[in-house]
Amino acid sequence: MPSRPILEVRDLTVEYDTGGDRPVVAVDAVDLDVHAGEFVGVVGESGCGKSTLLFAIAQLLSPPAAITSGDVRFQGQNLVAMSEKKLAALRWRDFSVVMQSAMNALNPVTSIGTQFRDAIMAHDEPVADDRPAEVLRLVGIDPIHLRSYPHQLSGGMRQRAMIAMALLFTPDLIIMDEPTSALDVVAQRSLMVQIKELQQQLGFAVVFVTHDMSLISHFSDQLVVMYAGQVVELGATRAVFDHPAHPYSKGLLDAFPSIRGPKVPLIGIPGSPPDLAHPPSGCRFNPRCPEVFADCPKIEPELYQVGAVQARCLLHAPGAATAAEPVQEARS
Ligand SMILES: Nc1ncnc2c1ncn2[C@@H]1O[C@H](COP(=O)(O)OP(=O)(O)OP(=O)(O)O)[C@@H](O)[C@H]1O
Repeated sequence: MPSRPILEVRDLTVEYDTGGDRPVVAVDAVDLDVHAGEFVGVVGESGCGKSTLLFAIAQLLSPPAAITSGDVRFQGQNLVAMSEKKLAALRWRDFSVVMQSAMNALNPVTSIGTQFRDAIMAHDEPVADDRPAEVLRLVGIDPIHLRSYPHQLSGGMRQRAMIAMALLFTPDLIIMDEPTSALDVVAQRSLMVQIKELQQQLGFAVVFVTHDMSLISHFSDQLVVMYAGQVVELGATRAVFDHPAHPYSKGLLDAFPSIRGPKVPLIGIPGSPPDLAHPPSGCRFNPRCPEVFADCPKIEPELYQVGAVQARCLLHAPGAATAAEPVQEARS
């Protein structure tokens, strides 16, 4: 029997109250499971709610954003209902967060070593004196840089230093929001390879947000495709890449060059993601969908099981040509 996921996100909804007639619903009833040691990629265009989802999982949202419904269960404990004190004890020790820009996350006027020490001091957990040096070595940085200030390191080294900090307590889960996006392509790949090697060596799970499909294809086990605040496709990365079931996933895949495959013209997705205070009725992708049909603007699709993946598309609803049952019914 498969083990219980270490992270269970259920029906999670996050709204930004911007003072308009309706709130921006950036994450809308999202369900997500992450198992121990699993690498889960979350992809989608800019503005689809990926970062908001990660911040909500880590309980790092601040006004005007708020979780309006749902649970985030980490190792069986509901983080949404947890006090800030308890959360602070879990962060870094049991799960850590690595954000887009290490320059913003690291304190510019404190050495790397002092920042590592501060993170250790904030927890009761005993940590060996040489742990900061050890984690820096793990990410390929000479421990001499414990004395360096963030501006003395290259962009790639700063991101590595952040990952080293995230590893101080050997957490079970690391949440990463585009940690490689500020780097050049070569540094990006080398950091990704290193993250994957560390993950395999130390066994932590990763939730990794990116808009780069070609980057994630080589590294993630499971893929979550988000569109307009919703999960629109979900499944093993290979299965989604080989047989994308949602027209949006197909569009994302067609918009990125294959590194090794034959040269084919790149096709973008016309238009842009909707205003999440006023999303389109029915399927949210219908105004941009090349496969749109009469029901799409009228009926909100559920997630349907389509072979090995799940997709929120009426093409796969019961009675459609490629009929499938809604996932909720299939589970019961
Ligand atoms: N502080 C804010 N106030 C109001 N709306 C916000 C705020 N931050 C984000 N949003 C809205 O929430 C939605 C989701 O944004 P989010 O940053 O989570 O998307 P994303 O997929 O991570 O995009 P990116 O790849 O650009 O980071 C967007 O429509 C965005 O306009």
